Amino acid sequence: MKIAIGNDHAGTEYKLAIVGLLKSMSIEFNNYGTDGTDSVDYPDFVHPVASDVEGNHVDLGIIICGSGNGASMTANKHQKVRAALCWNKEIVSLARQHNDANILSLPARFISLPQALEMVRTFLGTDFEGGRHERRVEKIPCS
Ligand SMILES: O=C(CO)[C@H](O)[C@H](O)[C@H](O)COP(=O)(O)O
Repeated sequence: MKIAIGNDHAGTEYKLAIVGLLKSMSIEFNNYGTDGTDSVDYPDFVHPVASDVEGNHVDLGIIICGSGNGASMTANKHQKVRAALCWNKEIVSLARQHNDANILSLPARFISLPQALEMVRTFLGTDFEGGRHERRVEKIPCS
């Protein structure tokens, strides 16, 4: 499995912890996020993640900003991206099982670090259920 990860200044602390988690799980990743805390613009760090996912260069993406909204709005402009803004592990499970979410958007200023790490573990460890959900997911893109 390979992951792309991106974040703005609001997500740096969580991104660094998630990178540590990925390393401990021997999961390869592309880090497109800022590693600093100087103010930056989230689209600059999210579009590369979405492009990686869209181009099948990675299996899944993780994006982090303060509220998770700017990051998910940016990622979802990419046709093949289904970025899910999640705030607990149950929502993450459903995003994978029902929506085949291929990017997890984390709101760093509204969840704890242990919660964020648990949500990442859930995201990476949960499969799409298919069946009736496949038909619905296929109807998401607009031409
Ligand atoms: O874009 C966002 C909101 O959807 C992100 O949460 C940003 O991280 C946030 O806007 C950054 O805010 P700041 O006041 O510039 O630190």
